[in-house]
Amino acid sequence: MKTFDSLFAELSEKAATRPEGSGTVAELDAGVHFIGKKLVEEAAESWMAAEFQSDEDAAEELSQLLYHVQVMMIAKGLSLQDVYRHL
Ligand SMILES: N=c1c2ncn([C@@H]3O[C@H](COP(=O)(O)OP(=O)(O)OP(=O)(O)O)[C@@H](O)[C@H]3O)c2ncn1[C@@H]1O[C@H](COP(=O)(O)O)[C@@H](O)[C@H]1O
Repeated sequence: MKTFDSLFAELSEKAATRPEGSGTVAELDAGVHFIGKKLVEEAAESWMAAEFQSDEDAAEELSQLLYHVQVMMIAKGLSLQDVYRHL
């Protein structure tokens, strides 16, 4: 099973090697404004799922939110440590 850290390593590798067909590469190329909209979209879907859907639905939406958080971090050149030091 993936963890937050292992997914970040995977996405960082994709950003560096830019494999064909990677959604992460496409999203990075679309830029911070696009990624920001995905973040807000997934945050809203997470809220709605938590309030009105099943726990499994909420977990899935939250996982997608975490993914887009990571894509934004990579787009901005932020490391895990850059974010963790604020926790
Ligand atoms: N965990 C995720 C992940 N979560 C969400 N997403 C993306 O976020 C979108 C959100 O899903 P929704 O169901 O909300 O879809 P949607 O809003 O209807 O979809 P779109 O119209 O926006 O595509 C998905 O379509 C994916 O593009 C993810 N894309 C990739 N990953 C992981 O990232 C890894 C690298 O992915 P690639 O870069 O594509 O190889 C994969 O192995 C996965 O583990």
